[in-house]
Amino acid sequence: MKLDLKIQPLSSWITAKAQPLLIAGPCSAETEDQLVATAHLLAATGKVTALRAGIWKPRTRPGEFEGIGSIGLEWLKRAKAETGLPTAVEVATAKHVEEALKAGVDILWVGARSTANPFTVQEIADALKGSDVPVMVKNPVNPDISLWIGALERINNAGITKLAAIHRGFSSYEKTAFRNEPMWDLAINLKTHAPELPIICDPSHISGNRELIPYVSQKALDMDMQGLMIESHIDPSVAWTDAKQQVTPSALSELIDRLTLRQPEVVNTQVKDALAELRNKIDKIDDLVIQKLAERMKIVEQIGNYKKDNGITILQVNRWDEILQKRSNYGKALNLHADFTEKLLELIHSESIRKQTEIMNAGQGEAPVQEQLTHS
Ligand SMILES: C=C(O[C@@H]1C=C(C(=O)O)C=C[C@H]1O)C(=O)O
Repeated sequence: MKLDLKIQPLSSWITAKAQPLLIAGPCSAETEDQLVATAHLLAATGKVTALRAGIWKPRTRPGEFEGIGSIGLEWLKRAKAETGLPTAVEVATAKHVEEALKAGVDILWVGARSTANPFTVQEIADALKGSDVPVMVKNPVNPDISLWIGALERINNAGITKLAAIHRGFSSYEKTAFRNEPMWDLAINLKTHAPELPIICDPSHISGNRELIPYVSQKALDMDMQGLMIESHIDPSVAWTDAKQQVTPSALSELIDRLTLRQPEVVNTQVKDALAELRNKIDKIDDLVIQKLAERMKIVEQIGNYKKDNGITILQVNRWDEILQKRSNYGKALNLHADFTEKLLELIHSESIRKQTEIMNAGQGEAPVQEQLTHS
């Protein structure tokens, strides 16, 4: 399903100073000196397109630094006047929007916690009506693409056409190497729903620590994202918020230098032909895979009918376990990643269960929509 968003191309409202497009600045504006000094160092790299700074900070627990507030808008104005960098801030209420617009902030972004709440997004959207300020919408904290899309639609419906999404990763209960799980599939999914929508990656919030930022940044570029938002502080060791994930402006500059930029379009005809030939092979293999899956499902149907006639349960755990073990080992021997083979088999098995449930319980009522459409 393609989304019906009315969007102006990124290049019509933001001019990248260099490639990749880079929005950088401290997690929080702390003092006027800290913000302005950081802005000067960032501008001097020649790589930064816009200056970001949080001035209203949604903190998970009370008692933490909640942002410097409206006074920060004055500091941003000064930073912009002295460096020429356009400015970007997070807004979470109608009042934030009004104040930021009045102060001439160039780009607003909606944070992950706000995106998760349609009331908040609608309040922000209503406050934006009549303005044509660019707005970037971070993904919600939970991995729910509909919430992300819904927020983008609400802002777009308010008349904002200078629109982009920010991929900042998703909260996870499990402790992993990332502060927020990237779940790249969700960003790719958004791209397929709205190919014209620019997506900026926020490696700082995905990583949660400086060390991972280069890896995440490179991966984001290879996922054809249109830019990066990276937190940068003049002295991260004394940062009031997110100290571990901020980098100095000079470290940021080096990090950007080490990234490899690749093009989404293939221009070289020789390369184009070689790719076309390989893709042709893939097309044939995919057709075979689908044919074989359909054949397998026909056999599953026969098994389902036998089971129905003979009063045998659908799930046969020993057989399933045997399949899982044998195929995983076979896959490993053929250089397939074990996780991949397992996930694929699970998907096939759950479809097989669904099919047999349909056969066994014909005439006993329809399965709920969730069971028909999803494979848990
Ligand atoms: C098809 C069967 O039913 C289920 C589905 C399986 C499959 O699709 O391979 C395997 C075991 C059962 O849980 C079967 O019993 O063989």
